[in-house]
Amino acid sequence: MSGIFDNTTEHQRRIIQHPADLNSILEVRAGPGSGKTSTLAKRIAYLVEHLGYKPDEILVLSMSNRAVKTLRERLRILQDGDLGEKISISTFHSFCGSLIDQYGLKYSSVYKRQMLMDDLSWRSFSKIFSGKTMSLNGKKIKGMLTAHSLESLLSDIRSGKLTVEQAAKVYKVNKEYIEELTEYLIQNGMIRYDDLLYYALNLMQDSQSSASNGKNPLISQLHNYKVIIVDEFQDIYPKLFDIITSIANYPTVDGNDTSIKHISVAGDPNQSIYDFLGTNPKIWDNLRSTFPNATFNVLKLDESFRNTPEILNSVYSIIDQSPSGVIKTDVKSLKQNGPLPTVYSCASAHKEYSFIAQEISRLILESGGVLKYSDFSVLMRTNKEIESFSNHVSKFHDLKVNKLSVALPWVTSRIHLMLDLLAVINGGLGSDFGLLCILSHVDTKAGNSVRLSKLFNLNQEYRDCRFSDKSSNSLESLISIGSLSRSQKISPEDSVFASKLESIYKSAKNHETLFSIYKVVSIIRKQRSVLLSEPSQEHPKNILCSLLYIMENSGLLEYLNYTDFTHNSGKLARNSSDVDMSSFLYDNIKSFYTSLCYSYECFQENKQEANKEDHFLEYFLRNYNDEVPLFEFDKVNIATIHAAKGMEFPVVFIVGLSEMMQPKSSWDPILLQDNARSNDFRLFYVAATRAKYLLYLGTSPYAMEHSKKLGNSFSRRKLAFSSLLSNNSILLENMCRDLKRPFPSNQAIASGSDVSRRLKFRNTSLLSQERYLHQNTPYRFYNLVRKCISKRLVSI
Ligand SMILES: Nc1ncnc2c1ncn2[C@@H]1O[C@H](COP(=O)(O)OP(=O)(O)OP(=O)(O)O)[C@@H](O)[C@H]1O
Repeated sequence: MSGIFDNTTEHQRRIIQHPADLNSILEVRAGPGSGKTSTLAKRIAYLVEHLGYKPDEILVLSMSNRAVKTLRERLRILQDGDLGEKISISTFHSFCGSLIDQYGLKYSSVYKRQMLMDDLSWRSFSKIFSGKTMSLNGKKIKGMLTAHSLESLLSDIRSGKLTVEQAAKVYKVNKEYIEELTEYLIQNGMIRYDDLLYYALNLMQDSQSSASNGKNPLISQLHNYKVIIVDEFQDIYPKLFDIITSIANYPTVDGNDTSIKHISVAGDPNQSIYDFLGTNPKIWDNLRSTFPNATFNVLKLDESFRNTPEILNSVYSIIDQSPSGVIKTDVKSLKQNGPLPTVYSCASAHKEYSFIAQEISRLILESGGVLKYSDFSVLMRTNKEIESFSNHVSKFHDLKVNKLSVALPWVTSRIHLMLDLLAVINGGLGSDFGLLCILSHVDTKAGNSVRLSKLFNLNQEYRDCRFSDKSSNSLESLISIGSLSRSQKISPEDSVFASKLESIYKSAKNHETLFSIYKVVSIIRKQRSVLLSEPSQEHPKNILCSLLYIMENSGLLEYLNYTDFTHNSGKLARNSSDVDMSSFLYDNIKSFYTSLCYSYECFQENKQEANKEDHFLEYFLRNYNDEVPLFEFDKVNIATIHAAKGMEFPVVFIVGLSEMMQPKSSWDPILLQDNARSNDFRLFYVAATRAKYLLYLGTSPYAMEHSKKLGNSFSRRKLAFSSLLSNNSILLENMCRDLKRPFPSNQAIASGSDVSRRLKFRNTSLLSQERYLHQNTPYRFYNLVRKCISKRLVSI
């Protein structure tokens, strides 16, 4: 346990000790790596230990799961207790979700339990429901909608920005279809992330009206809060700002009608990079206009513990003449000097990728093994570039990569199918839609979308006729009576539906498909009866075995054998030599399993605190997205700049070229001051300030030659070999001390450098034997899993 004031600076201490009275707002404007998050954690501990606040009087909100996790960990170290658990620390979305779950039904049935759809489910939803063949209660879509436009259409209607008629005109689809679609989503309790914010805002208002009418008390949790702490304030977009405002204005115990809760916000205005969500560095001004009667205090954190002076100089040399929207702050580095950042240029994106891969191997070898793969981070602007980098370096350089995405990689891969299967096994909200998605992968023959639409409509008819509750999951039951009708006598009403179902698949080849559909449902039912028979069965290993068993016996494995990579032609790559599919699949199954295990541990912990959800499957389906991606020591981290926010790495490469843009680089506009947008500067700022010791910036040959900004703050390098580390033992010493690793022996450095010199111009694979093993891993893993399955089968 460490004390609150251990290792703190004067600036940090002023923030930690600042009072948190009602009607006051503290703005912490922090530079990169200035210890903003650890200072906030210490401020929270100080409020409880020294200013007498109770844990349930403090609410901490942040944008990302990662920031939440970091804050909790920092509090745990500080407190050596459970303050991190007692204080409500969450992302905005999960805070809103739990508010609705806990209090919603007290105020209205509008707040009934709902199922959150992640991005991939939403894409499947829009693919199915924006198809020309789909009809909802006889209404067909007469237009085109993408997943994105469908989401903004529904959000515009819900927020009252557009009426249904206006939305129909703006988005060029028919009004009747929109009405049916909205109704369908409500009936099935399916919502998107921003719906949570919308419902939470309404709930806060409803509860206050209800309290003032004397019907219900205020929501005690909100009433108790006296302090709101917001991390990463620069990322707050308007809807999130409304949440802060609404909580701050919520009546407070001991407050009067006009009081607002204390708000502490901390952020770095230059790290505001979510323009597409509506973030803007001017968000700080909104605070003043929204709370004109509050007392404001601004404190700065302008000393960096992360970046060397050279890295900070190079960043400021580039953003110095930037357009408005980037604030020129003077952040001082508290670190020892290091080498100048390196700027390099390559003739093509692939050459740049190879250069980076070789440079990483070289630095590891030259450091005598001090640097590990996970110390490196390669940052790019788009997910497409990430895929292309990842394919290139794994194929030509045997480099393993760890994709640090905002969501876990398996969630956006075809392994997402596992979630659909789990939703169906769990049988609650969203399981009808989950089954619809699964069936769209079982029936892949020509005409499948028409059949899916007919099946969907038959199900609506069946549900209206046989179930009093319109939100029941009826698709599985419809399919089961079809299957039963083959071998048993069923009721006359059911047999009408069974024969309608058969008629959708009446041709000989589609009959086979219907048989596969029956089979999938029957296997799912069997596995459900095992998994849900008693809580101890809901164990990650059993769950994985069940899922693999279902997939292996239902033809769904075929679906997984496609990759989601697209070629430049836009077509899906299948069994392509460009893509090591087996390892891709293996990695995703493995990371899905890791998520299951991690979630299982959290579930067990929460259960002891009287968690309402007593089924692990339900818990997992609600929380899988809260997990934070992990580092793996043998893998190089690759990420979009957005996904790398809040992180730090000893060595950072900022990729310049992309296949789409070459020979220009992404950074040409800011280096040449040519049509650069302020967001480009901020992206560069975030990327470059992730580096602790070594920073590499890729650019085009033209910008490298003509940019006046690179001046003396970068060392320009051609693709020639030069010893950066082995000749710089002070840098190596600093790194070892900071990373808490032993200094390498002279022999390790000498032999590493020797191998590196010998490999210097070799372009191709170094480790053919490892490559062989690597390629075979999925099969070995799969065999293992098969063994588990057969064991389970015996016990069944
Ligand atoms: N007083 C201190 N003494 C030494 N190291 C510190 C101190 N405060 C913070 N640090 C270290 O500085 C680094 C940056 O801290 P942190 O990640 O909290 O910064 P940040 O301001 O949130 O960064 P950013 O906003 O750029 O992501 C961390 O490695 C942290 O441990």
